[in-house]
Amino acid sequence: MSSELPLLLETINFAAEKHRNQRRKDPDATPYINHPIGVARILSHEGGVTDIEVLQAAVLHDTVEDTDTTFEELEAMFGNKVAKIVQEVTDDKTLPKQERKLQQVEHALHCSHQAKLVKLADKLYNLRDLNRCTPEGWTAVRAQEYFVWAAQVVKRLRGTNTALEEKLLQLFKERDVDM
Ligand SMILES: Nc1nc2c(ncn2[C@@H]2O[C@H](COP(=O)(O)OP(=O)(O)O)[C@@H](OP(=O)(O)OP(=O)(O)O)[C@H]2O)c(=O)[nH]1
Ligand SMILES: [Mn+2]
Repeated sequence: MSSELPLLLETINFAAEKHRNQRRKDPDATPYINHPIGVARILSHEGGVTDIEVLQAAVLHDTVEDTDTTFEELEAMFGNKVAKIVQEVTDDKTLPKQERKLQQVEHALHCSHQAKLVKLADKLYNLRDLNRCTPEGWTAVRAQEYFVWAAQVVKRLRGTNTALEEKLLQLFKERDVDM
């Protein structure tokens, strides 16, 4: 574990620099890096995950999708395994939004166990964030639709991590969303 700590800090620092100018969509415009750090923290603290590659991939999971970061760069910095997990959880932003959302539902089933863990924690963080406050420009209907879509993704991630899945199920129940 001791050798993993500097590596994790290196990873967090890399993501912080990449997301430097990005903000969340909440009214306070929270620094974006709060999200990937929170996703890794959910995995560790609530999911009991100790796999360093999964925790690193969680920290890096939105760098390619939302910044100028490339997979080649991640591979060179953090190795093939971490880069591959990030690749699995990265949406193709050239696709129209509807198709992108549909692809996530379809791809969820075929992801690696490591990628499934990151996906579960990403959804858990975002759904809690939606309960905390509505993003700028979002209606209550849009927030509810996000819950409905997320449930379709999470349904296909079942059998990955009991603790995280139970917490997600509870959030869906509170919104009367079937999973
Ligand atoms: N709930 C919430 N989400 C915010 C906020 N700020 C940024 N986001 C991000 O917005 C995405 C969800 O918004 P959408 O409109 O559905 O997706 P889009 O940005 O990709 O078009 C999530 O992306 P993602 O992490 O890549 O996950 P995913 O939803 O694509 O799986 C989430 O992290 C915020 O204040 N609250
Ligand atoms: Mn995310």
